[in-house]
Amino acid sequence: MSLHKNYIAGEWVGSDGNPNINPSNTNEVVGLYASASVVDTQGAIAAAKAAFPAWSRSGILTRQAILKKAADEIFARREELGALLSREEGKTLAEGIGETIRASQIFEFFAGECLRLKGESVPSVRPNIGVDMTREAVGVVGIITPWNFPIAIPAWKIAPALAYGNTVVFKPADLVPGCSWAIVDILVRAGLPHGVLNLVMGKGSVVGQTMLDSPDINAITFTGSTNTGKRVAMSSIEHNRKYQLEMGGKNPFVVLDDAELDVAVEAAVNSAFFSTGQRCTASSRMIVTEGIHDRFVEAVVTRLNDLVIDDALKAGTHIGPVVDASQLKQDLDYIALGQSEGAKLAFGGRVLSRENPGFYLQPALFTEATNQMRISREEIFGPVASIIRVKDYEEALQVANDTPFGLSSGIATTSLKYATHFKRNAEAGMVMVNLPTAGVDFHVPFGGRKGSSYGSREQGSYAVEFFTTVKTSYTLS
Ligand SMILES: NC(=O)C1=CN([C@@H]2O[C@H](COP(=O)(O)OP(=O)(O)OC[C@H]3O[C@@H](n4cnc5c(N)ncnc54)[C@H](OP(=O)(O)O)[C@@H]3O)[C@@H](O)[C@H]2O)C=CC1
Ligand SMILES: O=C(O)CCC(=O)C(=O)O
Repeated sequence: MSLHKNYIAGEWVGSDGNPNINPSNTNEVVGLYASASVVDTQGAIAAAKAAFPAWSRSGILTRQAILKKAADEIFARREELGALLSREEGKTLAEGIGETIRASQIFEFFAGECLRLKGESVPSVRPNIGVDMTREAVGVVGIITPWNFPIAIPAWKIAPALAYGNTVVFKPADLVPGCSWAIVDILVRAGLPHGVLNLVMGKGSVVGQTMLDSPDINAITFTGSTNTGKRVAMSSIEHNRKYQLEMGGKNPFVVLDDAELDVAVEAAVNSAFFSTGQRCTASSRMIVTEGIHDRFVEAVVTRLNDLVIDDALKAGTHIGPVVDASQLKQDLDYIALGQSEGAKLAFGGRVLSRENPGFYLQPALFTEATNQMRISREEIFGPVASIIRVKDYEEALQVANDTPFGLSSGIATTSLKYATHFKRNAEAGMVMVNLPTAGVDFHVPFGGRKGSSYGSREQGSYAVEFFTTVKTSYTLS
């Protein structure tokens, strides 16, 4: 099996590889991927620093053409890359291909953004002086990504970083390096100059930590757990650099008495269980008013009974395996905790056997949960959700907002009055009406509030805020 190497200063480097294991079939090695050392990582940072002056002054058509070429290749190879994604992460093939198409759209969008970068010109308050506000690249951007969106999250960080003229040191999640390696290979062949994009696969404690400790990284964009996010924040304050954090969620999905039952059930089941519940935008808290509660529980259980949990690549699979053994243990620990806290396990929660050995978990649904239980307060990051019964809309809104997180928030209702009120008063960065809490567009801002996110928004034209710095210049005429 060939070794997928790191890419540092324009060279593919590395001698030993770690196996990337398929969670649908743990006997299958998806590929061998090199691990960068501290010295490799420092070399990548130095290469990005050296490449910055030329790249930040490169023509916008050069950058646009490279990003467009990458977008086209990702799209052309969507089935192959989608299958790689499903093999390494465990989401279904349809989800893997969908995410790959999304990555291609993101590169295409930011190819266009290269040509849309704007400044402003205003008169000074003093006579005969003009004032210009322009945006410049920040410098070397460190990109640290999680395992749950192996191609979309790297895409939505790498594409804007390069579009606005930054150079990049990119560390993907150790668990899923395959799609990251593929997009770096595509970008390199699309014509990126040496040192502009450096790939350092390997452990967070080694590669990631070396990035955090470096004074030569000017900005870090991170998605992952709250604990690692805090480390990114502390080290960034120490080095006076820009940082952007996308961490967990405990996203509520409110169902009101007047909701259309089918719409509510479909959105709730998608929010909680699709992509095996491994989305920071997943909803694991369904907050349901009492007039519809029993019908809703019954309909959700019926829908869960119909879902096929199996190999991610198999036709007909709705939900693939959990990503690895440690995430499976975390999910099972929370299922046991929910029972000990007094919630009722209304469906699922069993480990399943399939044709090949894998981390298969039946979706778990709790009823009779309260918002004070740990299963209602902590991010589980698996196919585990609970239903909290409430009296009316006012109580539902109060419970929805009673959480340390604030990423996404959803409501199922046919009432314009409640939908409008919820959109205004949900304490979240994203609000969905009659739609799942997860599954977002690629051309609009993504991010949250409270403990979920820090810094300016990712994605869409709002990404310019993080990946550029503003210069104000005064000229005597
Ligand atoms: N909001 C989201 O989208 C996500 C949230 N999570 C949450 O986080 C939990 C744990 O997931 P996990 O993948 O371990 O999340 P982590 O925060 O550990 O990992 C995210 C990224 O940070 C890296 N990292 C780890 N330690 C350091 C460090 N000291 N310095 C710099 N970078 C580091 C990881 O590397 P490595 O891969 O080598 O560990 C990975 O690339 C999940 O159960 C879930 O609750 C997880 C994934 C996504
Ligand atoms: O909901 C989505 O499509 C994106 C979710 C996401 O980025 C995440 O879970 O990390």
